[in-house]
Amino acid sequence: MQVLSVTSECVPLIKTGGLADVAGALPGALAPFGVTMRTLLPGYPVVMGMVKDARPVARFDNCFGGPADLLAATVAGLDLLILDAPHLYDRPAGPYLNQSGVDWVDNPERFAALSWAASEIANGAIKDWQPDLVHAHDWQGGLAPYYIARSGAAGRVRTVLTIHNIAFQGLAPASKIAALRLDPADFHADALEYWGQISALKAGLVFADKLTTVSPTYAEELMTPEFGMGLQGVLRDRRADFTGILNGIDDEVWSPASDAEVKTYKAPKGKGPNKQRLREEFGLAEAGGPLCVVVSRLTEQKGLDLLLQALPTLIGRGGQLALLGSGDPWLEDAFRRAAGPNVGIRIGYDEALSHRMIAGGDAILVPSRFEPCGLTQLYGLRYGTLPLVALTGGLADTVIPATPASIGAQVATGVQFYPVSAEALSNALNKLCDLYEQPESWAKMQRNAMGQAVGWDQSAARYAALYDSLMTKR
Ligand SMILES: Nc1ncnc2c1ncn2[C@@H]1O[C@H](COP(=O)(O)OP(=O)(O)O[C@H]2O[C@H](CO)[C@@H](O)[C@H](O)[C@H]2O)[C@@H](O)[C@H]1O
Repeated sequence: MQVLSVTSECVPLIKTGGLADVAGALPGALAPFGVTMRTLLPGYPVVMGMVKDARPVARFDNCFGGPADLLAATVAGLDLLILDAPHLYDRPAGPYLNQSGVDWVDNPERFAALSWAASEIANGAIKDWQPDLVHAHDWQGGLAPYYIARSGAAGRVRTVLTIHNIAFQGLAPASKIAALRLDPADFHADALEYWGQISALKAGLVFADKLTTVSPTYAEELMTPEFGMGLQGVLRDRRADFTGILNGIDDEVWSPASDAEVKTYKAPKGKGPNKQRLREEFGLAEAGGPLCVVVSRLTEQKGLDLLLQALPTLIGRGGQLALLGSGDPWLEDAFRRAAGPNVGIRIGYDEALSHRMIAGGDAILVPSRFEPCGLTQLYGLRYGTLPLVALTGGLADTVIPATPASIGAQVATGVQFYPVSAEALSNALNKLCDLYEQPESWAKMQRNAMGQAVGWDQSAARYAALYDSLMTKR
């Protein structure tokens, strides 16, 4: 089966968050299931810089305000299609934000173009290749199912949309209907309209054949007002076509037995030298409590403001924190101010350091207000770095909380807390410290964690089955 994946980021080319990891992993994970996946990506400067063997396979004379070439290339085993549209993507700074940290004003056009190119490919723009199915990710790919549904490929090329984060909905003013090549007749509440604006994400939710999100619990949560961010009704209407498929992690890149960034280990006790090195790297002294790590975007979603409030509990119990993150300026400043003898802070993005932190920490903290899946708790499990997580979304699906029964049954892998409040987090940190003071239980939990399957095998099988179900319906 030929599948075109449509994404605004993809490792190892461009990454701002977990979407890139998933988009980068899916082609390899699905190959054993007979799925050949090509990945359509915008030609940002960093992407163009990494591509060596690009060959043009199509040209669009009018791609939302200028000409564009579609280039085929291979990077790190990924079969890429790159939309080289300099008027849209040849810009400094990030994929979504300008140098001042503000959304590019033409983001609706920039990602409508990506989605439209997917539809053109579905309609035969490339001479010798056509997908059977287009798998779009998040709002940036949201219009692809719409353009396809309104084109000659409707019904022939099937579509799937995956929600990685419903907080971003791709809203645009209604005045852009023509500029975004949308049919004005579709601008109503049962299709593209969201409270007077165009929503690229809603377009995908309405027009894709199947919808997925990245964990079963988040799928259920998304159908409630608390988590659906206004789109819960649309998702409830599509309940029959909507499933949660848990993310995996690349268990070769994230393997304590072979990770080039760490002193490798196969059993929890091998973490010792990594912990020592991490303390040195963050300027932390010896301490009696657990060394907790955080690797995260610093945004409201991640609940790290709650950690700031609960931090005295951890430090009071002899614990320590090493945090790596970047994001909202107020949170960056607040963490900088929290730095001290037992609190090490790195503001920035550093892939290599994130590996050393996951290997060296005793525990990894993920106190998110909502978390579609979450990847860092999975890294933590694999490295015997016990996750302390909020009971929400994929965090609820991947961590087995420590109770006397679960410890006795040798299945406990971490600590969960609910509600997502500073007080509950503080209690959970106390519990973590209690567990840390019982080395036998702690070591058992580490072994359970390291034994948990967190790779892609099971989830790739579920995506493959979903694709297959659409093929047989054609
Ligand atoms: N400062 C930093 N330095 C180095 N690495 C950093 C970093 N900050 C973050 N990262 C890395 O970026 C990735 C973040 O992925 P997450 O899944 O944790 O959250 P994100 O909210 O970005 O993803 C969204 O999409 C993914 C994929 O579906 C869902 O798992 C998730 O719940 C959803 O919110 C991880 O690989 C992490 O290690």
